[in-house]
Amino acid sequence: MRTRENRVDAATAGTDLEHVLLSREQVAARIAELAAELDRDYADKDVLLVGVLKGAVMVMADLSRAMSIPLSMDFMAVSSYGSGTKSSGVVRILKDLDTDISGRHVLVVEDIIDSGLTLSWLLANLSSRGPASVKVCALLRKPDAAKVEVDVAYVGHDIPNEFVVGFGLDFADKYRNLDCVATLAPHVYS
Ligand SMILES: O=P(O)(O)OC[C@H]1O[C@H](OP(=O)(O)OP(=O)(O)O)[C@H](O)[C@@H]1O
Ligand code: HPA
Ligand SMILES: [Mg+2]
Repeated sequence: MRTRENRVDAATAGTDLEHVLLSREQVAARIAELAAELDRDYADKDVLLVGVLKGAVMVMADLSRAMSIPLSMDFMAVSSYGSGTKSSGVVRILKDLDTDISGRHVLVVEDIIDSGLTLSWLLANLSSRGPASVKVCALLRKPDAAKVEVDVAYVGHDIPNEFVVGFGLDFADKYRNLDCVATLAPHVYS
């Protein structure tokens, strides 16, 4: 049987992780704090959470369930990393919103802000659609990796400039289902 204690090992088939930066408990605790803050800030607003697929799927699921105000959800799928560990800088929309966001209060939910290129492009794109407001909530941010400055109202954790996986974050589309945030052992890249 898979227990809490062995879950990381089970999900990674043993030795793929190098270092766990954030445990499942640390992530859950911070998401609960962010949800409480968002509940207060959006108490009198009809908020639309926009999850950026695929990476934001876990944050979106946990954050939205930790919030208690009425809210709506929609998703966009964009990609700039492909199968590598560096942003290509070219953002492609793979799936657009179903919702007309003009006049809406939009909260973009992201797993990570790394170079900032994806978010900077996305904010320009969403702002051109005439929303009442657009803010961002990201679980992780790498301050030392920023190539463009983006205004992020809600940040879970600032982390070092290392490639990380888990909690929605992938390497070559794997490891998204890890319940912690971790770096990968060098042999995984070779
Ligand atoms: O700040 P940046 O350097 O732009 O990196 C952050 C973006 O990169 C990742 O998405 P990716 O393009 O890998 O797609 P995915 O969410 O499907 O993994 C991540 O989910 C963010 O959206
Ligand atoms: O550190 C990262 N890991 C996985 N995907 C990412 N996309 C941007 N940065 C990262
Ligand atoms: Mg990715």
